Amino acid sequence: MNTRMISILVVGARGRMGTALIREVMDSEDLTLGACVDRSGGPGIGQDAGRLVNRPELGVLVNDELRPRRGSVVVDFSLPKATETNVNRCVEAGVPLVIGTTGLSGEQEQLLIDAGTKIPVVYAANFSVGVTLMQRLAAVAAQALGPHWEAEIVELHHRHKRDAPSGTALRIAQAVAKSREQVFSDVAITDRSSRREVRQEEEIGVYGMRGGDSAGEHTLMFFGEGERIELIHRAGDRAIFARGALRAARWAANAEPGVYDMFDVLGL
Ligand SMILES: NC(=O)C1=CN([C@@H]2O[C@H](COP(=O)(O)OP(=O)(O)OC[C@H]3O[C@@H](n4cnc5c(N)ncnc54)[C@H](OP(=O)(O)O)[C@@H]3O)[C@@H](O)[C@H]2O)C=CC1
Ligand SMILES: O=C(O)C1=N[C@H](C(=O)O)C[C@H](O)C1
Repeated sequence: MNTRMISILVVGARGRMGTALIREVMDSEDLTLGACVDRSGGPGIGQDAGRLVNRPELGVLVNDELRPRRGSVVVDFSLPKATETNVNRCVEAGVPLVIGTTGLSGEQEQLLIDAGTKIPVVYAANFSVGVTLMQRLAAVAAQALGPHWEAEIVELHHRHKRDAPSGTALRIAQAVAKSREQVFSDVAITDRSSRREVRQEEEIGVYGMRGGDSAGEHTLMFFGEGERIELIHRAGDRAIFARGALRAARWAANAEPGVYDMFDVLGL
């Protein structure tokens, strides 16, 4: 049995996900908090990580620069620009990286793919077990129903979320498109307001709502003639994402270089 403690370096430590990760690391028996990083000049810098989550002091102060060390795993839930910088740092140090940040550009995603030739990178728009399974169910349903069932995805998130539609909604839509052998960019519609035409059968609508404090809800609808199927996932607590990301970190600690997702981590 491997009893080695894994050191977790949390990027975006003062954020909603960062604090959820700190709590989960503190509650685990096989993980230690190696470092916490947040925005330079931000209110988290210099604070003790334990105090950030209203617990006793841990002796780990939030700092503004990631310095990955061998034997650790970096878990990044921050902003695309920060993630971009941290990918390079992890490659230089040869340290595995788990990325939950959404809204990455095509160029930023290419950086991850390049990094995967040197280090293990686990990149998922949603680390929950439920949404991972929902993506699989979406693909199975799309294939079974065939092209005449029209697909639309609606998501709801808290008022603070920056990117829209959510990374998860886009992944679910991509799963539907792939299963129908469609090119995603040809069929995805994220805004109908400027169009004055009826929907085409092959389109996949993806829309985001923002408000309140929802941790994330995703609904995939398939419309048939006179009937409708809905697949719904509702996140009740961010701990589900944090637990999934730390499961990915444990897995990445022993993985070969490559770009992976939660299907790899869960063995699905
Ligand atoms: N994959 C998944 O399962 C999930 C992904 N997410 C994604 O994770 C990301 C973070 O979400 P959330 O925690 O809600 O967002 P928050 O805004 O609450 O947290 C982000 C944190 O990153 C900090 N930050 C900003 N710039 C830097 C930088 N250069 N270096 C280090 N830290 C920085 C922010 O500081 P400041 O506020 O001072 O700018 C903030 O503390 C989003 O992209 C979200 O979509 C969220 C949930 C689940
Ligand atoms: O910002 C969030 O909160 C979430 N973001 C991820 C996304 O964009 O899909 C995952 C989850 O829905 C919560």
